[in-house]
Amino acid sequence: MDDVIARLKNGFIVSCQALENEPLHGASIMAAMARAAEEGGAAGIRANSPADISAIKDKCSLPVIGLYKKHYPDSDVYITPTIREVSDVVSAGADMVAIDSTFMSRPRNEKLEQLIAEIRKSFPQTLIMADISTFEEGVMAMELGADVVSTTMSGYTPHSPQIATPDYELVGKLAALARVPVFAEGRIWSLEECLRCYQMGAHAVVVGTAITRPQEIVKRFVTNIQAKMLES
Ligand SMILES: CC(=O)N[C@H](C=O)[C@@H](O)[C@H](O)[C@H](O)COP(=O)(O)O
Repeated sequence: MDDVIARLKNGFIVSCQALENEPLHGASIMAAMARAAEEGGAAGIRANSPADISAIKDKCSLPVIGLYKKHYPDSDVYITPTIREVSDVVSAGADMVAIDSTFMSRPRNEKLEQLIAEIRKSFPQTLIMADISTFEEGVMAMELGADVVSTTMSGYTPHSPQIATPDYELVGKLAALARVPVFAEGRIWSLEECLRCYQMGAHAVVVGTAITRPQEIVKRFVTNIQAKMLES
């Protein structure tokens, strides 16, 4: 298990995700994305849904951080919210499972502590990545025994800073605790931003949209071009 975390040290992880409403949705397309990431030297892949995870594991030899986005009517938590989705992610072959570890209330009011205990009992070989949005959530996840924490949810909970840039401060504060490896994730678009995350102490950096969501990449070009045109 620790081998995977060691392999990811100073690594660059590519998140290959396309939901049903996105143009690149489909397991074979995400597997091709993962292959491309591997060819480019990525250290790991982050992927959503059992279908995508298993297609990626077939075509790519990198460690996979798996998650399963699911919405329940009684909760805003959607990243691998219950043991059912964890089980599907593990069965699909993920090396690590990413779970929402924010203070938002969970389906059936379950506590994060219970979910982590259940994962440890049922899937002792699976690493746990805690997707958090604040320093306090990161500390709680560390105390509950998560193997790594990732800043994934910063900016996506009502109680976290709503900023347009990566949350460098959060990466730095959590990494300074030197308790578990901290992954920087969310709104990282450039090499400079990526390098700054490592400087802040990130064990690894995860980039998704800037590489694998072409519609968002195109939108960024077009919006900036139009803004420049208006100026001149
Ligand atoms: C908040 C949330 O649901 N984040 C998701 C988590 O898996 C993904 O949609 C992101 O693409 C991923 O975190 C990578 O971030 P970015 O795409 O900004 O590089």
